[in-house]
Amino acid sequence: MDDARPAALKAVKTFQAPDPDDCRDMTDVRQGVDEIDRMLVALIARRQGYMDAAARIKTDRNVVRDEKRINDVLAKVKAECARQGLSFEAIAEPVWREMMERCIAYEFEVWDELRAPGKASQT
Ligand SMILES: O=C(O)C(=O)C[C@]1(C(=O)O)C=C[C@@H](O)C=C1
Repeated sequence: MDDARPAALKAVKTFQAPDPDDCRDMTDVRQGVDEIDRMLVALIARRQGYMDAAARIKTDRNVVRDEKRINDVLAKVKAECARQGLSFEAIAEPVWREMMERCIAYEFEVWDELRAPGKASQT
């Protein structure tokens, strides 16, 4: 059957590995961790796609880094952590801060590449 869903959605749809509470040995644990990592790669690849879109859409290089939006993202992640039982301070905040820094660096690279001299369509 043709499955037209985006890779990220397909990746997170079903868990094959045992639930954490049902793990009996490290093989079970690592099966679960490897599965989660594949899902995270699919999700972060999709997030990266939005950085490509942002680099295309933002006409002013000075707004690639947006401190107000960074704080907004962190506040929303903090609220989601409370709902889903993930530690914001110990795990999510440092991970998201680093991810956003990497995303910003990536967005700058794409922004510059899109507008490099000799590129066909300038915005
Ligand atoms: O929301 C934006 O403006 C983005 O480009 C995305 C993003 C992010 O990684 O979430 C990246 C750069 C900005 O500084 C803020 C947020």
